[in-house]
Amino acid sequence: MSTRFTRTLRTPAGITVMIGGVVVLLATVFGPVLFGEAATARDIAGRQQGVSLEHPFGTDELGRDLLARVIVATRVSVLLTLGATGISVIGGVLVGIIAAVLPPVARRLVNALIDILLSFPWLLLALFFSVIWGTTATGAMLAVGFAGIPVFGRLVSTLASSVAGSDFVHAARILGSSPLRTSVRHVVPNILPPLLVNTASHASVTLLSFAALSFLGLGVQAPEYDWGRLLNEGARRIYVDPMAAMGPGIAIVLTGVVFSLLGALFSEKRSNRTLRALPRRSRAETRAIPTVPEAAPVVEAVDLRVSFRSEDGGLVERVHGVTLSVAPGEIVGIVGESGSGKSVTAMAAAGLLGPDSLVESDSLVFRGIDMTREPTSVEKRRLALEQAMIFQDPLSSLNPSLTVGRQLREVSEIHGRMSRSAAAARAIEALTLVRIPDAARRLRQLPHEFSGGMRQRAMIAMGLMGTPRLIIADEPTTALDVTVQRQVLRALRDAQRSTGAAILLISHDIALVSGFCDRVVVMRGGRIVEELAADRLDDARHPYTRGLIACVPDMGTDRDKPLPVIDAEPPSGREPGTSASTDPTAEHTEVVA
Ligand SMILES: Nc1ncnc2c1ncn2[C@@H]1O[C@H](COP(=O)(O)OP(=O)(O)OP(=O)(O)O)[C@@H](O)[C@H]1O
Repeated sequence: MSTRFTRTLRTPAGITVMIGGVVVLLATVFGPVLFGEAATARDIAGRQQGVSLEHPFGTDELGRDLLARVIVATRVSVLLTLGATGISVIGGVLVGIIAAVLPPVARRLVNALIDILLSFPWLLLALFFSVIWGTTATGAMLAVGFAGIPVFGRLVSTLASSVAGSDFVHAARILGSSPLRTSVRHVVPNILPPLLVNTASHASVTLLSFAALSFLGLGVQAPEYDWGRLLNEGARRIYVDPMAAMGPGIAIVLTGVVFSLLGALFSEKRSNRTLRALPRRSRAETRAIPTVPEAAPVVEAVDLRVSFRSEDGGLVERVHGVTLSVAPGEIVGIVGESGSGKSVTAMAAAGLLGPDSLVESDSLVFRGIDMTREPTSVEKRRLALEQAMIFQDPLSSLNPSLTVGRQLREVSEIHGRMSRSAAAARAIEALTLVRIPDAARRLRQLPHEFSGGMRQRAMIAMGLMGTPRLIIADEPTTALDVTVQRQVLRALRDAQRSTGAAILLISHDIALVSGFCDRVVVMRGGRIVEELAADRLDDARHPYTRGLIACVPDMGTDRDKPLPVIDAEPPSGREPGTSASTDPTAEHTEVVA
């Protein structure tokens, strides 16, 4: 048990939950055994007695002890509550996850249906369902459970949509993870904390709903009884013997409070949660991965065009006919201002763009794999092992609910078909290579226990877990300070040297790119405006490239003068097949003082 969790248990809320939880549990398990007889023994002479030492809650109209009946009713009340809450949560998670992974139109339809159901008061829905399933205890459980599904459906769909946009989910997809696996392993663990908190609070509301249904005569029927029925019977004598109604009322309120406080404790416990790995595939399933001659380009795109669907349903072309080739082991930098198409070009070249994009080209090949068609399963596995991606934000690149070691091992275990221990040994090697000290201990930590630079180096290490031939680093140092930037770039270079992988480094910083890369590709408005060797930047001919270079201050820069400013970006979006209104390759770009 973690110290944080132990500390939480020592708070007033934790102590209340522990004591309350134990009392409710004991009453649920042993109540009917220990107090069953007292709860059913009739004493006509002692009927409707008030509070006394012998009967602390009094007796009912047949002389049965009310305290014993409240204790015995715990089992039915708690089991019905847990059953209905379970139905609401399981149903809601299924509906929410399905809604989150559906295509946009179907997703909107499911969300609209959830919204319509949510607009009905919850108890009204429960009453409606209880009419369908009948006025029995099981009917009430189904009614209350189904009425809660829209509540959890909306919660899960909203939470899942936000997690689904995270870099680590994109990374999982890049690694070839199926939608089901991505949901179970990456989405569900990250929506668990709010889900658990809401489950516990919802359990207390469910408890009250059962009390309400039974109170109205629509829930548990005689001879069975729960707290709601006891409340109903006691309410008739509330002015004479208040304890007859207050007894079951106290039980409902205290149990509800325990459920609510439990939610807060669950959220503390969340960071220790890990999921079971999916079964490893047998060795027999392993197929030889075809190799390609090392001299061939790692990736080669000819006349690459990328369009995205716009709001009005049309297509807008963002990358207009880029031709790019990266040789094995080569470090190529793509520079350009924001929105110039650097990331889209790199992602398209590696076949990593999502279904909202249309990628066209005369030819697009990654190490012999034709990326213009759907890759086969063997090719998908090769892509997962041979491509590595390092995103800009190191915090959102790693799954916050899984240890760093587990995330590193995943690549080798699932795609490399390695045993767990071999993958763990490799993970230690990879972390050591990117200069993270005490790697074995670090692998057991969660991403939030790493600094920003270490997280980025862990991402590089993750790329090393396969057999990377191309590492795409998209602004890997933008969110880091200068000293940490150096460490990350050094780790990237170490990774490149040890694996011989090519690197596509995307950046808006031409100084950083020229110092790190062999070749620099300058992009503007979705086109390549110039390509040159990194050590020959002085030979740049295009005014935009010269403008970018002029913007970088050096030791000789006159600090009294403002830095040069480049003209506003030319419009880069146009309908596919039409000509751009401004051609960024034309040499008309001015550098103004
Ligand atoms: N999924 C998408 N849907 C619609 N448009 C997109 C999508 N992804 C990128 N774009 C558009 O494509 C253009 C190029 O984007 P890209 O991310 O490649 O720019 P960038 O040069 O990498 O800029 P930055 O440095 O800001 O990331 C931008 O206008 C962007 O709005």
